[in-house]
Amino acid sequence: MSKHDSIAAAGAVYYLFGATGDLARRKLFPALFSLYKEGKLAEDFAVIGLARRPRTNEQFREDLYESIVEFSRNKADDKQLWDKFAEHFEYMSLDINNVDGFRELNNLTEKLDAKFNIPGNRLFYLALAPDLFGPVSFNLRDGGLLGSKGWHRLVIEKPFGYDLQSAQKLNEQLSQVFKEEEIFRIDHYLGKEMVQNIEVIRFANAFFEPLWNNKHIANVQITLSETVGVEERGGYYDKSGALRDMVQNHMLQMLAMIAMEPPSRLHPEDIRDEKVKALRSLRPYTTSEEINRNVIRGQYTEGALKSKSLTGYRQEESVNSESSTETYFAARVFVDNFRWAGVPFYIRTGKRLPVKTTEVVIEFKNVPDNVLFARRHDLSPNLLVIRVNPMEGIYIKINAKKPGENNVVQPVSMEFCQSCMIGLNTPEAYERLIYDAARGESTYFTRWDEVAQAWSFVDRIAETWREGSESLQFYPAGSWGPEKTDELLASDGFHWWPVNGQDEDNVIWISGSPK
Ligand SMILES: NC(=O)C1=CN([C@@H]2O[C@H](COP(=O)(O)OP(=O)(O)OC[C@H]3O[C@@H](n4cnc5c(N)ncnc54)[C@H](OP(=O)(O)O)[C@@H]3O)[C@@H](O)[C@H]2O)C=CC1
Ligand SMILES: O=C1O[C@H](COP(=O)(O)O)[C@@H](O)[C@H](O)[C@H]1O
Repeated sequence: MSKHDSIAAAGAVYYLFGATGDLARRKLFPALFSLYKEGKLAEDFAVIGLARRPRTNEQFREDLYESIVEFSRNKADDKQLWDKFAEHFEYMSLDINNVDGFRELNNLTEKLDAKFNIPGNRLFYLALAPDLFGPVSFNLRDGGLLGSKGWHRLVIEKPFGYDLQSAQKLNEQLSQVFKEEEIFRIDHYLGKEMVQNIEVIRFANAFFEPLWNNKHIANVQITLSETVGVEERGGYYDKSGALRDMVQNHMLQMLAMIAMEPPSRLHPEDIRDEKVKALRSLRPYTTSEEINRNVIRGQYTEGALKSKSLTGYRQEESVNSESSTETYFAARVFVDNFRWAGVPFYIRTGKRLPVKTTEVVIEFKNVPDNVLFARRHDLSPNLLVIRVNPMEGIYIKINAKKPGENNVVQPVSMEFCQSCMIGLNTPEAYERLIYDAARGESTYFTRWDEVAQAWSFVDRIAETWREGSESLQFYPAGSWGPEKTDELLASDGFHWWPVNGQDEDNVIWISGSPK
């Protein structure tokens, strides 16, 4: 058996709806190319790009090439390989609302099945606005595209609805055509290497597994910070805001992976069962008083980052000049179950913050204070930091004796910097997720009950905001968000740990520092 035979996904036709869009260009084309170059797509596949605007196959392949030159981690420097790859791509102009176009698409499919010896499998990737998900599904069915002898799967992008009600409606539409196990809801954070690593760090280490509870963990901090503003996405973002754009999906998914119970088997359904149980245990905030005490919403005003001046959110193009949409969200949330009772999870996300980073900090409780060292020294708590993005790795802070001094304790740290490893060109999230969908591996896709549970948590907050009893806090672009966010932790005796190892000056490194 060749290397290709052992790792390649089953042959299929990939229908890329939204093929002229931003996501296809920046993420999906490069992902398909890397999968091909690394042998994860064999020769029995075809990609049909679909959108309304006219394109010839040649123009489409040029777009493909440009996208790979600009965005791919793998270079298209082997002409022979490139030509072979590009040959699998065809373009068809199609309006989603026109069912006749889908019949024509069926004819093209049959032609490609025969050309590339494809066994009838179909993967429909909807890189489209969510209001088109229902119409596409119905027209796929009515146009005869689901009657083939192989499997068919639907991959859909976020946002999955605007609130629980719209998500339910969307789900009802999809489920008239596809079974739940055929629907792959993308949350691209679940495709990130270090998010997938959370399970391994938790369940494969005798160091951590016994300590992973309220007896030993003081608090958990999750930061998803971005330096970018809303850019040209104002039309979408101004209706969505940070709560719907980042918290309902990425943030709560990461929280669920940190908080969930160990699954009995490493089977997708068992893992997703545990995640949904964790989401169900989130303490619902039901009164505006609870929300105001535990939740902060902010919006950036003009400011500066690295000496570059930045406009405020309300001055961004395609944003309402009186918008009260939040570009920042922070909260103290509780997972009300036996494992986590009393442990605050502090979560924050925002645009126009000082650094781009995704990090999870687990702060452990100190040793009992009747122990000699805890009494005599101001001990720094032990930390486990899972660095997701852009640095990938694990950082651990512990206490040790200061060399040459008696009874003096010094924090020391150990770092595993995965992204510093030379030659390690790890797959991007979209590569993993497309590959998984093509193999029918659904662990890192969100199941309907998880999505619904996350919406019901988020909806309560959004409803209170709508009633207007909260105050929107403003923060200058380039700062760490509204000042009140620090008070959230200070009132519990904690503080945010600096991200990206920025507090490391007072720490002795046991192994290589990232600096
Ligand atoms: N861009 C990103 O980084 C991310 C995007 N997403 C999600 O992915 C989806 C796509 O986003 P993005 O690529 O940015 O959006 P774009 O607006 O860039 O692209 C939309 C695509 O849909 C096509 N389209 C629109 N209407 C129709 C129609 N009636 N019939 C056929 N095709 C149509 C457009 O082509 P044409 O005009 O030629 O018809 C275009 O190819 C959205 O749900 C978004 O929220 C999620 C995460 C990140
Ligand atoms: O889904 C989204 O994610 C991006 C951030 O993704 P990352 O992989 O770069 O961390 C965010 O900018 C965007 O607003 C949101 O829709």
